[in-house]
Amino acid sequence: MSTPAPETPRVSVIPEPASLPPSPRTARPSRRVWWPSAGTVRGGLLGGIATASGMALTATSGWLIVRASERPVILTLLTAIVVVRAFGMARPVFRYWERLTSHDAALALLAERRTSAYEALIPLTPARLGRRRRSDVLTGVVDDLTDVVDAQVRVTVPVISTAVAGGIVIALTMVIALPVGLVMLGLGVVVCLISGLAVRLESRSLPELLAARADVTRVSELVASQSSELRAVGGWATAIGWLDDAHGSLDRVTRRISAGRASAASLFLVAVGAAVAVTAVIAQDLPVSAPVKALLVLTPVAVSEAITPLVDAMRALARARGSEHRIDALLDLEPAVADVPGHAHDATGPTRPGHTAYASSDVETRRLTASWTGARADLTPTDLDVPAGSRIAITGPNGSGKSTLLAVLARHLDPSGGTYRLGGSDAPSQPLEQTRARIAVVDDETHVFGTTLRGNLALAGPDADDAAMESALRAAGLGPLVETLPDGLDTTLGSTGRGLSGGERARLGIARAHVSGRPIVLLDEPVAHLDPPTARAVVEDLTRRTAAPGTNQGTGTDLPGQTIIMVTHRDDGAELFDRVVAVRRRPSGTMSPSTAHHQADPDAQPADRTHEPDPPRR
Ligand SMILES: Nc1ncnc2c1ncn2[C@@H]1O[C@H](COP(=O)(O)OP(=O)(O)OP(=O)(O)O)[C@@H](O)[C@H]1O
Repeated sequence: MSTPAPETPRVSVIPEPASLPPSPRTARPSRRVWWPSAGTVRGGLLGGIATASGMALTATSGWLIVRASERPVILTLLTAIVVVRAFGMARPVFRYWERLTSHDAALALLAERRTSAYEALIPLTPARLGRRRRSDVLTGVVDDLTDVVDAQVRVTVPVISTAVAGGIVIALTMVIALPVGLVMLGLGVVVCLISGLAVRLESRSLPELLAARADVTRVSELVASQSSELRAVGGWATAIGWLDDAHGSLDRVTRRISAGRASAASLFLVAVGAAVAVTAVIAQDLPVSAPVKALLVLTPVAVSEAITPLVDAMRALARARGSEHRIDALLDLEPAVADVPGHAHDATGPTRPGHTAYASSDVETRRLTASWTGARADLTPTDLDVPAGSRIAITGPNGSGKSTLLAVLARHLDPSGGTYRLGGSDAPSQPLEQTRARIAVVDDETHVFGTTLRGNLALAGPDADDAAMESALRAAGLGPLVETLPDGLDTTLGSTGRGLSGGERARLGIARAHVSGRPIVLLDEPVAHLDPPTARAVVEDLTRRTAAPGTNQGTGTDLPGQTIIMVTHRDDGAELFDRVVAVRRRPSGTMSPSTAHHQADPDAQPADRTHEPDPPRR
């Protein structure tokens, strides 16, 4: 790296984002959580028949009892008994059918929404997810999607069912006695108003409830994890006070929400009671028989069966709306990297780059800057020359932008200014996949998947054969380990299989980078958590010059090997790299231009105190 030149023209013009949250992505159709799918409509109709059967059961039972008291011919009663029984049997049968249909539809929708949510999340990773842990983001998205899809079963289906059954009841009562039909219509309107009120109450309190719950979790975790320190500094009473406050807030919000829900449920019952009373008064003067009067008076009571699930439905609706809002806010973020417009995504996954990719993998940046949020420069103008096949260490204090530099090189974050050329071409104007296919990234937390060693490596190199995998493992210093594994590459790793030590995990990450066959490997403190001797051994294995795949280094082609660019905080082992590039902050807190020196030069000063030009390129 060198002192920045005055002003260099940009090859790609990337506007400086103003601030997060960025503008919404392309117009994603906003959907209403309750909007029914075909399967949900079918479920709702079946539910409507089940609910109507239940209502008919109550009403015809009333008719039957009163008619029986008049001692009619037994055949009349037998016919009525059969009808009552038919309604009694129809209700559970249709309810079961409704559950099968609506849950089928909901599960299909859940699978579809999860797939599209994951697809939308991928371009946002890692830049737009901030410092949140990926697993937390994923858990939150999965929970919110479950709530949203739940709305189909818990909101849409009961509402359709109630509407269908209510419509049938209103129509029939209007035919039998118009005034009672109008009472039922009035009851329907009142139920709609109470439902609207219930949703409003629930929606207003829900964010508070979630915040209060999150607060209780946060404070509990903090107190539990820091209990020894809190005791040591005499802060235990204060900590208990925090817990009391958090629980007190949760208690208050929960009580308020419960009061709202209870009020809505009571209002439904009051409305039904009023409808029964009015119907009873009206029925007295109707020119119909006593059994029919009983049937009419019992109808509003039967309707309460359809209304009761609405309290739960309104609660689920408010919850699903909040969840949908959170999902939209996340998935509508503008990705931090722009792909070439119209570039088709290759669904076949990572491919092994050929020899020519090794020859043309020089990295060159000029006045490269980047910002995660648009609010400030997280990488100040940086000039960097990394000839293909060289091994570079990047050092510097915390927060000086080392990881940000790697993120730009890996195209996880677009530069906000300057140029980044890869193999002589302007990288930001190349298709994303093309650039990423040439770069492997290893960070300080190599994840071990709960599958075989082969499966763990195949993620990075799906077309690598056993020989390539074993050679990658040996190059990463895992040769001795593999020899002790009973099933070799077929040994299961992860929590259910053989555990790996910190050093072995770091080496597995490096083996993945080797097996990917990608010409450039970016490593972000891969040995941060290892003891010094192990860390040194891992770095020694990493920096041992590796040949491009298929070449015979020294005797075959003169293609360069893998380019290694590694962020590290360790001073020891600098001689293992061709160069150490230092970045530093100015005392004011803004970053200074990056500097570098050639470690091979015995007169070189410490990296972060020089502004020497880069050594000539090979
Ligand atoms: N994913 C991210 N989202 C938002 N800001 C980020 C993200 N990653 C880094 N930053 C910010 O960018 C700035 C530079 O951080 P960066 O991680 O690049 O520094 P670093 O030199 O690698 O630090 P360290 O040595 O602590 O790893 C910091 O202010 C940091 O908060």
